[in-house]
Amino acid sequence: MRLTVIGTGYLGAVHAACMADIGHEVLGVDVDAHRVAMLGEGRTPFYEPGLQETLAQGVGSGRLRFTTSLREAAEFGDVHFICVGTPQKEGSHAADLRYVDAVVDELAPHLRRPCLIVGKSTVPAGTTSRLDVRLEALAPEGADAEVAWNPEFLREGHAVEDTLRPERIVAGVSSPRADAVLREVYAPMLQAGVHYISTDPTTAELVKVAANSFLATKISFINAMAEVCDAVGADVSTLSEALGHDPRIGRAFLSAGLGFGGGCLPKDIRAFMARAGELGVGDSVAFLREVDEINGRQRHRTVGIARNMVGGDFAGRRIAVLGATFKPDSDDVRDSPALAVAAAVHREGAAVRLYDPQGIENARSVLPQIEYVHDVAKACEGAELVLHLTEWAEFRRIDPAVLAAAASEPRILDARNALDAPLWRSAGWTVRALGRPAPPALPNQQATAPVAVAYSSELG
Ligand SMILES: NC(=O)c1ccc[n+]([C@@H]2O[C@H](COP(=O)([O-])OP(=O)(O)OC[C@H]3O[C@@H](n4cnc5c(N)ncnc54)[C@H](O)[C@@H]3O)[C@@H](O)[C@H]2O)c1
Ligand SMILES: O=c1ccn([C@@H]2O[C@H](COP(=O)(O)OP(=O)(O)O[C@H]3O[C@H](CO)[C@@H](O)[C@H](O)[C@H]3O)[C@@H](O)[C@H]2O)c(=O)[nH]1
Repeated sequence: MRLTVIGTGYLGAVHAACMADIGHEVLGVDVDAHRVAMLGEGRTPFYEPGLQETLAQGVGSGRLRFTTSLREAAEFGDVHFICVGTPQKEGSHAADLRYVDAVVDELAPHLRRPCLIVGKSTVPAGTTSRLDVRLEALAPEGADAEVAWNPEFLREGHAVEDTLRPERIVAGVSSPRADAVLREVYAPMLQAGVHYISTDPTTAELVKVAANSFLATKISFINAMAEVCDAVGADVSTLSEALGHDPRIGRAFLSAGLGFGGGCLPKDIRAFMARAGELGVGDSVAFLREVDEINGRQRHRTVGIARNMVGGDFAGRRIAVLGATFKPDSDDVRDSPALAVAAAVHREGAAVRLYDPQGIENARSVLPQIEYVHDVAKACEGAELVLHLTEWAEFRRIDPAVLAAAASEPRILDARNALDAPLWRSAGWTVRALGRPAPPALPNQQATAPVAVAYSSELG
């Protein structure tokens, strides 16, 4: 089939490359000419494991091309996937749909033959119906176009695998024809036994925001438990493990720590609250406000514990930060909890040196005030405290004995509960984590008491 993928960011570039991989002819479209040029040469504009190979293969095969022209896209495609951003509106929590609307407005007048426009971006419930009206008004007669919604569930860092082998495909369609087209697009996945759920577009839109709301809720639940663990001296990691063995609960998304960030969960739960408010059911999802607040509080708790570890004041302290991205295996720093903490520590007067395996370039563009270095040892040289803020595998492989020699004080706060604390302690490190009791202080050591920190949106 001839597909276009409009918007070639973290979602669209992967979707385009994977659709070519399963045999479709694909035209990727973006307003960013630099990005289009890079992709056209088979080079990825961001870090995503496996994407480089898949993209290069697609481009090399001739099945995958890129353009900036929506007119060319309209002439080429049987199916047009919308993958543009739906960020949080400035000054409000609602989703900003201007990019989605612009795609329909620009594409529609050029449509000359039957086609299906399929939204993949995350949008508020009701968007498809609204776009259908827009399309009807703008498309020339004979275009015979309609809109469907097919939300995407890929995770950054696993995006290629998630796209090629999804757990489910949700097709929000208004006609048997649209359903047949989507079944044809995803035929290889359906043959492999992937669940295909065909429903109306509004339900499909809602599945996506409900899924992200549930995931965010799980994370904030376990982080709330971590706060309780800190207060009572219990261990949240053991708690997660024990809860997770109950199949009704499950272990996934119960890793306590610095909380969720990125270009999806934070904005999606806020947009959902805003949309529910418009629909008159704001109270039904009011719990998401608490989910958001618990999440923001973990950034403050981390800063508070870190401050406590250096004696109550960051001024003039040398702090090493490991991790800038919102999660490992991605270079994405959108709403990154790690960067929010690094920025706060710097604001309080510390000299911050940060290392991240893939995120330095993006981090520097949003937080140029701190120092960036290209390896762990350099970041920790002379540090009085190390903050482990993103759980890259590389950090788990660190030899704490070697690093102890570089640091001026072997003290580490593992805000992702991902390091082997006994190993680090045996190498002479003082280790703190969120929701895990510190071992009893030796007579000459100052204990790091749990800190109560008021929530404000400053770190959000
Ligand atoms: N990032 C993810 O892992 C992921 C997963 C599932 C769903 N989503 C959803 O997918 C959507 C896109 O997210 P993203 O992370 O890829 O965003 P992104 O910012 O990385 O990419 C958006 C791209 O769209 C392009 N664009 C904007 N207006 C355009 C237009 N009129 N025509 C063509 N291109 C245009 C931008 O230049 C950019 O390259 C969002 O709704 C997001 O919530 C993202
Ligand atoms: O137990 C956990 C799991 C995750 N996180 C954090 O949660 C955030 C989001 O992680 P993840 O969901 O893995 O990353 P995303 O790539 O943002 O993926 C989410 O958002 C996408 C965009 O909507 C969806 O497609 C995915 O299904 C959904 O998982 C990150 O900051 C993680 O560090 C935790 O703190 N604890």
